[in-house]
Amino acid sequence: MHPTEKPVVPTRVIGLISGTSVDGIDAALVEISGTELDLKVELVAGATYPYPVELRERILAVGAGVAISMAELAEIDDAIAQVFAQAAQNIQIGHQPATLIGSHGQTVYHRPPKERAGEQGSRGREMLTTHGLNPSYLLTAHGTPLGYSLQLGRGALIAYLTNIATVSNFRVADIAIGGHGAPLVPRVDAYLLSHPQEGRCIQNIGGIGNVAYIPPRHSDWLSKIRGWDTGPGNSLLDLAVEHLSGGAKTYDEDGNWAASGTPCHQLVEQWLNQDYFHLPPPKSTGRELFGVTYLHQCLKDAQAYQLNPADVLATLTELTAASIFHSYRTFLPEMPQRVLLCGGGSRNLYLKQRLQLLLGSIPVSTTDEVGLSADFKEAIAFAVLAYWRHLGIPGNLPTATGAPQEVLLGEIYQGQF
Ligand SMILES: Nc1ncnc2c1ncn2[C@@H]1O[C@H](COP(=O)(O)OP(=O)(O)OP(=O)(O)O)[C@@H](O)[C@H]1O
Ligand SMILES: CC(=O)N[C@H]1[C@@H]2OC[C@@H](O2)[C@@H](O)[C@@H]1O[C@H](C)C(=O)O
Repeated sequence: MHPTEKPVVPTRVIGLISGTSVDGIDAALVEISGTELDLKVELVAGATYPYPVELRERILAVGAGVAISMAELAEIDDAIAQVFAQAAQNIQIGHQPATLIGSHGQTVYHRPPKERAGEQGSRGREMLTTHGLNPSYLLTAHGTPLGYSLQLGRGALIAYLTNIATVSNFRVADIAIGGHGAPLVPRVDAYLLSHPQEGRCIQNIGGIGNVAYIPPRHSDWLSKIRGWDTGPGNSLLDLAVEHLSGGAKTYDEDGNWAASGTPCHQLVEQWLNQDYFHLPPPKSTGRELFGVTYLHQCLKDAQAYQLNPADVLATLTELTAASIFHSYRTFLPEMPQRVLLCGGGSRNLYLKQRLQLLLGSIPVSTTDEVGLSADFKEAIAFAVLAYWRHLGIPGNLPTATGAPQEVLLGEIYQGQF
């Protein structure tokens, strides 16, 4: 090391996220060193803390568009911050304490920016018009309507309750300059999972699916990285399982129920005609699109084919697999040499098998196999994003979010009280 170079001090950071499945708070306590190409992350501890049942139900209701008062919103915001702070405290038990928290919070609303006339996002403009506001307030410098994304669980309260500096609200800066504010994980994936010779797709299958395509690490590899939301991950499946089991189950464990049915390929083809799947990236989505209303339409369509419950689940699982495969074939400059899965859907063996079948000779495994926890990768990513914010390093990847430039992501709240 050159005598004037400062040694890079490893930093102990906590990453917190509850995703679109709203199944609980994923917490990762990590030791980070390096910055970008030399970035190293060691997972010291990872755990998922389920939401209190009543809070989960209220979050799902808000996410599904149920109207609530500002007073209730404030209550939910602080209840989420409290359980996130508790998760941060619990994950440190028995370990050296952290000096920084990156908290994604809980998404309750996501409206992508409208890029082109007639495409998704128009709902935002209509909403504003009906509320009597001037839609021009929403326009970017280029005249396109801005997106909007709301994550609850305010960072200031997490910082106060834990006495640890906290970075939160990671999406807003990217959205303010015209980006989608999502997906944000591809930049972290790029530095942790790139390979010198192998082009890789890192496919997260949470409530929503999203991909990061990372070309082999040649000279201009960074500019060739792509990322977008592929569509539904487990969101429709989970809702269908709950509906078809009369509330007895919340997800299809290992995909066993779906595996006992047969996918209806005509229906999958019909569903793949939906606009979102044909929209070119950058693109993002959420439960606003792939939620309860969408599932009801799917169930109605399934009646025409007289599908039994297992067939319905097999067909919805096929939609997730086929939408992932279809988006790679349509939007990637070249197919990857390997697909690495992460998120809860990577535990769905039937889904994994169906995706492997579609991808043929391209091997499908999980990020666990290359040393990065498939269960905690998103939480780890928000620890890294907080660390980058702390160091003044941008966190967005314009080729994934559609923002015109890189920006620092997140608001920092100091933790000395
Ligand atoms: N063993 C399993 N078999 C099948 N599905 C599983 C299994 N374990 C988890 N899942 C699925 O994964 C979902 C949770 O995934 P995850 O925690 O990655 O989602 P999320 O982080 O909420 O979503 P997002 O990435 O969209 O923000 C569950 O709701 C369930 O559908
Ligand atoms: C608005 C929002 O919370 N989006 C999530 C969601 O869950 C998956 C997909 O949709 C992705 O775009 C994003 O999360 C990950 C963490 C991301 O930003 O990379």
